[in-house]
Amino acid sequence: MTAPTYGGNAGMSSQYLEVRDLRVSFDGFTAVDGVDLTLFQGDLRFLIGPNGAGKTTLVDAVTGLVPATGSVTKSGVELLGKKTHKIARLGVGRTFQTASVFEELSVLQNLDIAAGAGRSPWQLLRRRSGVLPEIEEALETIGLTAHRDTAAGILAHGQKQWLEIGMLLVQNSDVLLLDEPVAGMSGDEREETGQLLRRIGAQRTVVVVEHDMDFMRAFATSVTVLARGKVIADGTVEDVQNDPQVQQVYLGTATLEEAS
Ligand SMILES: Nc1ncnc2c1ncn2[C@@H]1O[C@H](COP(=O)(O)OP(=O)(O)OP(=O)(O)O)[C@@H](O)[C@H]1O
Repeated sequence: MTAPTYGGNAGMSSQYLEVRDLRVSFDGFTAVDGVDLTLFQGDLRFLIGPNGAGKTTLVDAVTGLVPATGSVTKSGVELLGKKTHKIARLGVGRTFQTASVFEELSVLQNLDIAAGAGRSPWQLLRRRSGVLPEIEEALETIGLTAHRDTAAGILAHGQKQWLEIGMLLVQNSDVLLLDEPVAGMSGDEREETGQLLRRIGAQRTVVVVEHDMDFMRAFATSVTVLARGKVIADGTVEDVQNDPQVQQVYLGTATLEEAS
């Protein structure tokens, strides 16, 4: 199996996400302050930084949830200014810190609804017999085949997060922005999630906003560090760990080493 690599598949006519001079302000307070980022398909990028650094706001801006200036292009198509559902249809999907699945519905029904999000009303009205192949595949990828008929509400915490990721897969998202996917997970669930990200990350662009430094060290192929709305470092795990400016911003709360 191919795994994500540092820098992704740059130069291999791969998909990419390019963020240029991105700025987001709330009543005069600049939460994202001129961010540049280039992400290629096949890169498993972690976005880290202290509380309030602007990580979630950056994801919100890319997915159309907050107004921003600058530019965000996906393989040359401008996303800024487009509505959230349009951005989702262009293949940019995200998860939130709290899983947002339909609790009363089964795993399969949740995936079916997500797969239908991009379909025309008449396609949706047609009664579907059997399970769509892309849903079977997503169930397999997220490891929930045996739980397909389980109500999402009674899934374990980790399984709910995996279901959310599966919902992005069936929507054909090839840029996935995951906001603290392993928060509240057990050690085993973290490991499984990391393996899942490796499985899906080779063919997609995956950005993981995370505070868990052990998880980052184990699975990141590249890391961007944000502080006070600006990118202060970018590179391999080793690069950013050895960066004096990064060590500096983690001082006062904890060092990067102690933050895990
Ligand atoms: N809707 C909003 N209105 C005003 N200020 C906001 C809003 N959303 C975020 N902020 C502020 O913008 C800054 C960046 O917040 P953001 O949530 O993006 O940080 P973060 O890096 O994701 O932090 P954390 O790791 O704690 O989730 C914070 O100071 C926050 O208070």
